[in-house]
Amino acid sequence: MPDHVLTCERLVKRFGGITATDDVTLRLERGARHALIGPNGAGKTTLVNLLTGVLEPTSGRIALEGEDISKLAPHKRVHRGLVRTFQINQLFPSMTPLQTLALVIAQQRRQGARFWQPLGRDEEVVMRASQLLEQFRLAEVKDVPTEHLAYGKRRLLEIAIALACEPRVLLLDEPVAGVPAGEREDILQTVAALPADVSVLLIEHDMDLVFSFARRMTVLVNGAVLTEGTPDEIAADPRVREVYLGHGEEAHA
Ligand SMILES: Nc1ncnc2c1ncn2[C@@H]1O[C@H](COP(=O)(O)OP(=O)(O)OP(=O)(O)O)[C@@H](O)[C@H]1O
Repeated sequence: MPDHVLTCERLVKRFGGITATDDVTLRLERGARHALIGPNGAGKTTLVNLLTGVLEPTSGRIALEGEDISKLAPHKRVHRGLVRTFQINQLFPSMTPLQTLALVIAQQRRQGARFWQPLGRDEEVVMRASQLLEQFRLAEVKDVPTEHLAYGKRRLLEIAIALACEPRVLLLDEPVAGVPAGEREDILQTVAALPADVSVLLIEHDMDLVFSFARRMTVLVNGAVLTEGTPDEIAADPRVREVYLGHGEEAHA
């Protein structure tokens, strides 16, 4: 029996007459490298919003480590270890990567209330922040305000912040979207080197990243699961090719 860390069972989300999530069952194995793909409007964003608690499902159930989290507030899901990559525009633009990571780590370790202490005094916090800065190739820019970082570096910081929350499950939301070609390699390599004990669900349009990263894939179309399988199975599935070609997007050769 596979060991599932995150499951959603028969999830439905309706907006008036539109069924954005249509009876979706998805099971993420421990240590997963699982990609969620689908053409525009397939319902990927809605599904992520249901998993993170931003949206409430019309029906169905979400469980983390076997515990029902369907009714849990978003921040409580984060505390339980279900973390989505942070959106950079939610950051304080004048804060540096070091300050930002130190703040998140301190908060995570329940020291956030001691806001009057200079950031980074705590040695453990600084050590963890330094590790993350190295891991995400941000050491050189650790003291540069976020607003002055190259876009690729900001996207790396988003993932570093998510990891600073010590996730069991990481929802990696389009990490290379909008990143210029010259800055993509760093992201591909750091994503490939994410800790093995963190289970990852990657939501992505970039087929190169999806096929190099994922060991399992789920294809969403019109809110419903079209199919699930290994990358080879998905690449060989004529229904998947038709969906992508039919939408004018590039199918994986
Ligand atoms: N708040 C909302 N109210 C009404 N309809 C919505 C709402 N959110 C999403 N939808 C509809 O649900 C469907 C799925 O949308 P969703 O954004 O989840 O797709 P997606 O796969 O993330 O697309 P994209 O890749 O373009 O972001 C679409 O038909 C969309 O118009």
